[in-house]
Amino acid sequence: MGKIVRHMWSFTHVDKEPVIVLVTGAAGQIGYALVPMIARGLMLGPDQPVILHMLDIEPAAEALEGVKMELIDAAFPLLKGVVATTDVVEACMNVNIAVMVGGFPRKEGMERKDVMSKNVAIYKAQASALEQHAAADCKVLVVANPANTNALILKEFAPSIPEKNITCLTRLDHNRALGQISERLNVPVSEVKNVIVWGNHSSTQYPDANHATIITSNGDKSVRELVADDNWLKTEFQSIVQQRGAAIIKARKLSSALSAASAICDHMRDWVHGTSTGTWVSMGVCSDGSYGIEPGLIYSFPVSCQNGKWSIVQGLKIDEFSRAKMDATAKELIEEKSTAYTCLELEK
Ligand SMILES: NC(=O)C1=CN([C@@H]2O[C@H](COP(=O)(O)OP(=O)(O)OC[C@H]3O[C@@H](n4cnc5c(N)ncnc54)[C@H](O)[C@@H]3O)[C@@H](O)[C@H]2O)C=CC1
Ligand SMILES: O=C([O-])CC(=O)C(=O)O
Repeated sequence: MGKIVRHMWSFTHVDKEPVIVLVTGAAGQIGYALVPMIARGLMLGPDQPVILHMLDIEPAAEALEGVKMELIDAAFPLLKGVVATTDVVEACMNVNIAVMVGGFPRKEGMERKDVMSKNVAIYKAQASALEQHAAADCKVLVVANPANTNALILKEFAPSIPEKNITCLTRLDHNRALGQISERLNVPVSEVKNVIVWGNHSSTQYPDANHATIITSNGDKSVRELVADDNWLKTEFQSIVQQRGAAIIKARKLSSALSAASAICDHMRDWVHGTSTGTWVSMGVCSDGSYGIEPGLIYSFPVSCQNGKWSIVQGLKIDEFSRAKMDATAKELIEEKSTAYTCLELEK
């Protein structure tokens, strides 16, 4: 089967124009959790109609059709159309937002880079389809692992897509860090802000709470002072966040689909609608050399967003401990880039 039947509904002139959102790997675990969130307005807002383009591969075509049937049955008022297809060109046609989840997930005992050879080849191929068929200002979020390096390959093989429009997901790690601080200080997670996840979405990522604060009625208070245990922040806090994906795979035998889908919505919502004043989030973005990180790498930085654009938060003080961690994760990304190119050469 090349294509699955297209289903599109008409919309009235009083609605906003629908935004077309591509989800690749839509029949998978994350896809199944994500598409209803998008259709409910959790990504783009409660008044923004959407059309979903769902892509998967031939062996998953029947499951994908099942997801489409459920989307129809859920009668989401914002959902103005669904395309379920195994044809990458049809999937990418005119999309405004592309969420790239399709690929092979790592299994228990694997590092994320162990799925490199299979996944970078997919991202090279899909880069061309996006470049040729997506809307000119399409915003791209790569989720599939190794997320930073897949995004880097997509960027390099889709040179006409602006670099600023290609990102990867580290918001899940960011949210995990917020969650750990909330548990430790016994405060609602909504009152914790400005943690940072630097670098790679891998076990070398650097979750940094040095600049994080708790919102109180008497102003913001330093997380580092409230925790009053630098040793915990430098050891257990970091390893829990770094290893959380593996812990969930061990427990569920599947990857963290629910929290990943939620983080994907957070990432896109903040990128499109903006972050609140004085708050930043972590996003994997193309380095411009900020904080001494090699330009061109897709590296997770603290960013604030306004008018549909992200910018790296500048001027944060970096101590010696942080510097070493930030450099170590950058070094891994440089190595991954070189492995990815070797894999692509071997594929030829
Ligand atoms: N960046 C992050 O924070 C996170 C990343 N992940 C990664 O996200 C990816 C998806 O995870 P799950 O949904 O749990 O995996 P899954 O195996 O349940 O779903 C992946 C889907 O991608 C499809 N697929 C494979 N090749 C494809 C291609 N060429 N084009 C389109 N679709 C294709 C598969 O058929 C499958 O339906 C994995 O790479 C996983 O490691 C998972 C959690 C968090
Ligand atoms: O760990 C994995 O392979 C899935 C993932 O990226 C995460 O949960 O952070």
